[in-house]
Amino acid sequence: MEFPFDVDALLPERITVLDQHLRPPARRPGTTTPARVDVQQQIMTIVDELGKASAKAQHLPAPITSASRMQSNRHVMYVLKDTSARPAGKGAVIGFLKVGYKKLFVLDDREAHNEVEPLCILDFYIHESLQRHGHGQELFQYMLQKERVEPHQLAIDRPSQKLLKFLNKYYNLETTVPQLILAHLFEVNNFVIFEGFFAHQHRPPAPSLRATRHSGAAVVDPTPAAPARKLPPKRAEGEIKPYSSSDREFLKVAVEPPWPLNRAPRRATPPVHPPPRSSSLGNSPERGPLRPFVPEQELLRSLRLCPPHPTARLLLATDPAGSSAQRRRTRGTPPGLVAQSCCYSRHGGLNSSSPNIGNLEWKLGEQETENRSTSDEQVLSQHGDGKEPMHTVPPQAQAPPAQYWTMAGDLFNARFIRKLQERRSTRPW
Ligand SMILES: CC(=O)SCCNC(=O)CCNC(=O)[C@H](O)C(C)(C)COP(=O)(O)OP(=O)(O)OC[C@H]1O[C@@H](n2cnc3c(N)ncnc32)[C@H](O)[C@@H]1OP(=O)(O)O
Repeated sequence: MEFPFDVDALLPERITVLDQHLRPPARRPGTTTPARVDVQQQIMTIVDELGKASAKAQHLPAPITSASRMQSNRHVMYVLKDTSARPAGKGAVIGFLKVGYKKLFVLDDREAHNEVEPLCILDFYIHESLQRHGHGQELFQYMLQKERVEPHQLAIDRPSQKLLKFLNKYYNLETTVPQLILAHLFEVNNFVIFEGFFAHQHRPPAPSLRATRHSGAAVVDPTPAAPARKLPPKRAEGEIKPYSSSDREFLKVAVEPPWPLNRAPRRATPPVHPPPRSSSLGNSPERGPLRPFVPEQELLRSLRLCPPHPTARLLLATDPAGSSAQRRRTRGTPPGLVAQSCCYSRHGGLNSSSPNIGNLEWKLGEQETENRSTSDEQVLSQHGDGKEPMHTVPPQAQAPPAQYWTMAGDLFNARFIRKLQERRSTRPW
């Protein structure tokens, strides 16, 4: 891959390590130094072009590697240049490997949930004309040494078939740890882990691993590698985020029905050669067109619009106090999943649906305070000019009429997911 500037001079070593600062590497003595701003720009150009080429090779709709994404994430990029003689040229780049630590929520072989933060293979690309020449392995091996990590300790973000073959060939990685479909609202990831991943989970963390990797400097750290570690205690509640989301999440566009309605049949035993799987959620890591998955906000929207589950109708019919009891329970609960009663009326009338089973606004990571005012219970009118969307409704409002089709599905999901949350020892963010 060639560039209009001198790659050979810009990247003095065969493999250059770039971090989020995209700093120009130290230059060889005697080389002319272009202005620093130019150098940075050139590095950004290389990163952008490599990202585009990788996306094209993987048939991704948009690059997952770019200078701006590098700058906004703590990822590390290993860039391999062509050192073969090019008397008239300006050097070339062969490919790159991007890695980074990610918090993941994965199942072990006993189906126990594990919060871990392994080093992940995020993007990997060797120029088409040079694939199967051993360059990928050279780059990968270099990264393993630099990061002091064993191949089986890595998590791989939606590996391609080529990469799976590569990992199998060089590192004997074949058997993935089966990750059952646990997908629900806020747990999505696309990472594949292999047998042996959990072998070192309980070793003490090696803090220097993170400290040294960003500089790209060859700092010797005597601590044995333990890249995948149990997470520290929960951090402060904050922004709502998909938990184990992959870098590729932003590529997903379409909406999938909410869990458990989207559940795939569970396999009793893993296949001998299991297909690439998602590590905790139902997203397949297979290549080709990315399987559409639902971003959080879109799912919330779809929940508001989905018809009620039949079971929910039954529940509501047989348990008239259920909805208010549910609301009381929700209000009295500790931080976690929070339902806000908001009724979305298709007919514009306040009585078109019960606020008690109203449109549930999920909030993860927020404490619901006891003193929340009843003005939380609101109706969004879709009728008329739509300019007075919010009305306060008393909590003891009417029983659900027949046309409450946007609501009961939510309640059902709310109860189901809430139960799930209660049983879990961890929270998905
Ligand atoms: C998390 C992710 O990044 S997933 C995306 C991975 N990237 C891609 O799929 C982009 C396109 N592919 C590539 O860029 C490269 O093929 C890479 C990065 C996967 C491997 O780099 P290479 O330089 O080709 O690897 P290297 O030459 O060291 O090893 C070759 C081995 O890789 C695997 N491999 C590479 N290309 C192919 C291919 N077209 N078909 C099947 N296996 C392949 C094989 O195991 C191959 O061994 P073999 O030739 O004996 O069958």
